[in-house]
Amino acid sequence: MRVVVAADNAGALLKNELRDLLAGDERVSEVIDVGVADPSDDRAYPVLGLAAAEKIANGEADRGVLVCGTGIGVAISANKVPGVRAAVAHDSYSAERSVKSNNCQVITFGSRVIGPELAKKIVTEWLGYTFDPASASAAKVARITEYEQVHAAS
Ligand SMILES: O=C(CO)[C@H](O)COP(=O)(O)O
Repeated sequence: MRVVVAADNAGALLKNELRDLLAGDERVSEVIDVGVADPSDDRAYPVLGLAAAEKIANGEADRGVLVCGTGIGVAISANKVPGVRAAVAHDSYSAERSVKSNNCQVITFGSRVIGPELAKKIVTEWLGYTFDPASASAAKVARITEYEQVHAAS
């Protein structure tokens, strides 16, 4: 599994911790860090959230872990990229359902909301979840994709 990570300055330190965790996980074949490297880089969260989501949309990455102050800004940004589904998940159940119900490729965290140890536990669990395309959830997700395709900018 190839995982892209990104954060704004508020999330950079947590993102770096999660990047290092992912790099040491045998289920992860590659970690792509699109920045920011540290809190001195003040590029805004949409720049990073969109850049990471585009890596998924163009097939360079399978999953994404994004961080900002709340997790909300990077989630909104990533969800603007066609084909990408992102969710803020600060608890285990939401993280699990974001994959199993919603086929989200992206999980986001707020560094001002969650501590690093809980975020690392959730990411470790999240790597193990997969979406079942034969599940009852599949048609619901397909409805979102259909809307996206019908309304795609030409
Ligand atoms: O949390 C953020 C966006 O959701 C970001 O880290 C801070 O954004 P701001 O409150 O607009 O500065």
